[in-house]
Amino acid sequence: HIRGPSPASFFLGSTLELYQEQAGETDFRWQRRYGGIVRFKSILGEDQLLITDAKALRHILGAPDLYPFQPERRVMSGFINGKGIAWACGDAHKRQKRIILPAFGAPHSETFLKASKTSAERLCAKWMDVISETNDERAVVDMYKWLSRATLDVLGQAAFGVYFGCLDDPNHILVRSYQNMINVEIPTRMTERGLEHSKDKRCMLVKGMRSTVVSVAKELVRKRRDAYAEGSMGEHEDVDGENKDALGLLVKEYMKDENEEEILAQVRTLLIGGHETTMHTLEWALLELAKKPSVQARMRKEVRQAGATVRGRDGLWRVTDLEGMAYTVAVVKEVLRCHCTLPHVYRVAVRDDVVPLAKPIRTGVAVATEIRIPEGTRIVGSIAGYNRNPDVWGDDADKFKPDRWTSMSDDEKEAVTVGVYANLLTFLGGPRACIGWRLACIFLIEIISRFEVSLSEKATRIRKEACGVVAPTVEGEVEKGVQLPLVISVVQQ
Ligand code: HEM
Repeated sequence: HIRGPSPASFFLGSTLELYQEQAGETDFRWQRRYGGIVRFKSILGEDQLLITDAKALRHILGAPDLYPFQPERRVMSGFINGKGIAWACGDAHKRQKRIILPAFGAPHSETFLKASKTSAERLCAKWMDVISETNDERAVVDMYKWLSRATLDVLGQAAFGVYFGCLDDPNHILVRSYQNMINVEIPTRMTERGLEHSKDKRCMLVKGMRSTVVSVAKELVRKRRDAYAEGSMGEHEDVDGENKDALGLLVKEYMKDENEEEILAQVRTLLIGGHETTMHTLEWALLELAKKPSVQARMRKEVRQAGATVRGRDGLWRVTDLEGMAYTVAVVKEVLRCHCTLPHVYRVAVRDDVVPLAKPIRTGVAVATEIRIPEGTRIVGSIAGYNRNPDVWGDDADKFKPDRWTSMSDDEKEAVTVGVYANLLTFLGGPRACIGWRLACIFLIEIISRFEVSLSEKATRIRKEACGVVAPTVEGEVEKGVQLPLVISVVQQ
């Protein structure tokens, strides 16, 4: 008796409404109308649930063995990223995560900061060049093209200890192979064999990108393995003399078990997973700021004050300096809340279960405080919907309002924690939560605090395109793919 929309078609149910509107729009509408659990028809009349209720999501995401990936989504993930951590399930997933997680923990934050600063400074220099070529103090740049390259460079340094140099070289093989991958919606519900043998244009594109990333991954592994075997770790050694970046941890493991397929899949997952998500989050952050000059001004004032303190000390920025910029951190959290680049996660119940609810729902004439989920039920966990759930964030949940974070009471801060960061679901929660959130947050602060941005004419027509991740396109120019032209001027720090 769970309520939900009437299907628009028997064959496709409500799937067009859910997946073809701009990202999140349907989720917000259904949530407002039906509550935290919505039943909708999928293909050929199959019942699925869209969930935005905090307690239900915590229950489901906390039990990945009971609610694993939907099989066809897992096939697709293996096709794109290989059989690495984002594909593995059960004990294999736990083992892979144990290997790699230490490289993304708090002790690595200073490394992430160094990598983020290097990339942000180079980006700044490049944009100064672009500005100096105009007769103005500003220029219109396509954020997508630049942020994609800056993000690849950060990932290279933070996870693999190498400088890719994508910002210096627009024709770098990684840059070329990633270009507009986002427009590739692979046909779902295909088998592994089907995808591998398919001549479909989109599958061919993914295979092209894959072979480039595999060749880059092989080279990274080979070089680090040689350095490790020769005992010449050089700059890759950390203070304990142990090499602990992600590549180092993976190579050490690989030297024990020689599982080439797995190590290449891990490297690919970090490159592809970390790149798309971080780059598009940066784009949404800058677009939001371009619309809100007063937020930018307040943030800049705080950054300048922090900069003065740092200069008066020893001139070296530390992560604690970033964390001390309360308003800037609040802006980052608000961006992550309002603009999650992965709006959904897809799971399936492998056994009958009873799921508790934070807020009771109406089921026909009754009210339910928990729901029974039969074995085989497919679930769409709505990250976008949870992040704007008024029961969690209040009646102004739809508003971009950084001050909600600075005015939060201690009780509110400690309330139900669903997500791994700031009670947001953007990086998910539970055993399958994102490992790269610290790196992403540090890079976000570095980029958004450096540039003054404003809207270009096209930026007033941006669409939130739902295509695997949420990417910006321009209304009327969707066929041109991802783009975000904004006006920039560089802020003197
Ligand atoms: C703003 C940026 C990012 C966002 C929004 C994001 C979001 C997510 C989400 C929602 C998941 C769960 C997906 C699922 O289970 O279906 C995930 C998993 C993952 N993310 Fe991120 N991510 C970001 C940045 C990064 C970075 C920078 C890295 C690494 C360099 C990374 C590595 C991973 C990995 C390895 C997983 C798989 C974890 C597991 O299955 O246990 N992510 N991410």
